[in-house]
Amino acid sequence: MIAAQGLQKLYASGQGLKMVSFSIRPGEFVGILGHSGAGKTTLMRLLAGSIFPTGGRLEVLGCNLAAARRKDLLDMRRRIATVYQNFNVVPSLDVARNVMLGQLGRRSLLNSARSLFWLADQDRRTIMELLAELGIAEKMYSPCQELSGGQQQRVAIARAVFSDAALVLADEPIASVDPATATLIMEQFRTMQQQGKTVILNLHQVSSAVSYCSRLITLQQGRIVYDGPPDGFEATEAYSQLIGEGKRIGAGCDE
Ligand SMILES: Nc1ncnc2c1ncn2[C@@H]1O[C@H](COP(=O)(O)OP(=O)(O)OP(=O)(O)O)[C@@H](O)[C@H]1O
Repeated sequence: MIAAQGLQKLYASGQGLKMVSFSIRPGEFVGILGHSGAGKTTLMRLLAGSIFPTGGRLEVLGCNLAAARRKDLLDMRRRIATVYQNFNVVPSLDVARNVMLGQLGRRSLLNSARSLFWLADQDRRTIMELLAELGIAEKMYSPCQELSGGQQQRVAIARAVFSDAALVLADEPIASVDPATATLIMEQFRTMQQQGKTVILNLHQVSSAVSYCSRLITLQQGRIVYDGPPDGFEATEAYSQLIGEGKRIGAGCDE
């Protein structure tokens, strides 16, 4: 599913991601942890194919990013659902249509265009159920611009669930929501994993990562300092450093 070998993404500042190697199998639920500036977003953007390595090798869904043709990249991106901190919803479209966008590019062009105007009964039912699970069913036909940040984040999650993507990437998906909403969202990621999707989240909330993820990768100054199961993570040096630094700089750890 994903293989990184000596993967490097260095910015002009010399910061970024430095020689990381790992592989991720289909169906894993991975939490990427690390202090602010550790390289988490850089790694997520590399995995999404929105930036390219400056060294090493990265293969995502069978696509070698260093040598990919445009068509291969587009195919790869079509199989990935992304959830970003800024929600990436279309403000003027209603919630149902924003969720439908998750299927854009996965259906024929005609079908995609038609479904943005007219929701088929099956799609309508599925979207309604999803929104109900996320506690925003009553917003189904409201334009996204009328939703709060937390509600927009739930729309972005619903779109990822609805997308049928093989790989789900989320950059701090629970950074700006209340604890109850965070639980709803993390439960949805768990459901996605149970459906066979590979889920990779960049998180500041260490306890959520430990509770939900099947594997944790911790970055420090662009390098991996822990890669393993959540069991036992709290006894490691990587954990102590994460929590200690989190408290000192208030980086949003929830411990
Ligand atoms: N476009 C860029 N140009 C130059 N340096 C960058 C760029 N993007 C990130 N960096 C630097 O690379 C390092 C890693 O940044 P990155 O955004 O990946 O960290 P992060 O772990 O996601 O941080 P945060 O938790 O604060 O979002 C940081 O030192 C950052 O300043």
